Amino acid sequence: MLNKLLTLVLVREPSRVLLGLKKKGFGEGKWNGFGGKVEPGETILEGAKRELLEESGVVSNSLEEIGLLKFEFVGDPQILEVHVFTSNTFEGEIKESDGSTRIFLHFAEMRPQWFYTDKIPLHQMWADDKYWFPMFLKGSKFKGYFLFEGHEKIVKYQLDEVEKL
Ligand SMILES: CSc1nc2ncnc(N)c2[nH]1
Repeated sequence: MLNKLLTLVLVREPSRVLLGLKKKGFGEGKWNGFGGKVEPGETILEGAKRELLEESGVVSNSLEEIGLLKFEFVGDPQILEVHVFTSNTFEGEIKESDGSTRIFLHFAEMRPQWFYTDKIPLHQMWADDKYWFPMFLKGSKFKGYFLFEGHEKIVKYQLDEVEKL
């Protein structure tokens, strides 16, 4: 089954992580990293960088891939293949994206906010994040598969820390 390629960027400093509150669409009301679909003709890395800029206003030239997550939803044959990146440097000013980002034809609508690593709002994030976020925070690489039923229930999952992706 052709997987749908998506990106997820977690910008972090030693004690805090930049997350965005999705104001519309898929994952609305959840805090999340920045990301979205990989467009035809761009690499996954280029897609990650573009989405970060569109959704948060910042540019990172040092994105490192640290995770690979595959999501399946009961009743939906499409598998979401999410490439997770982190960066500890960025340039530019963090800004809220709103309808004006529509010029990129992406309805980003994200409200960025820093969270201290001991105060990550896991209860207001996707249900899978509670499993792999601790691996991210301690600098591990990880590979996972999650089968969702609806948007909140995880039917089964597999998650492993890996040396390399
Ligand atoms: C569809 S399930 C899902 N979990 C997620 N966690 C973090 N960021 C996402 N975009 C996620 N999607």
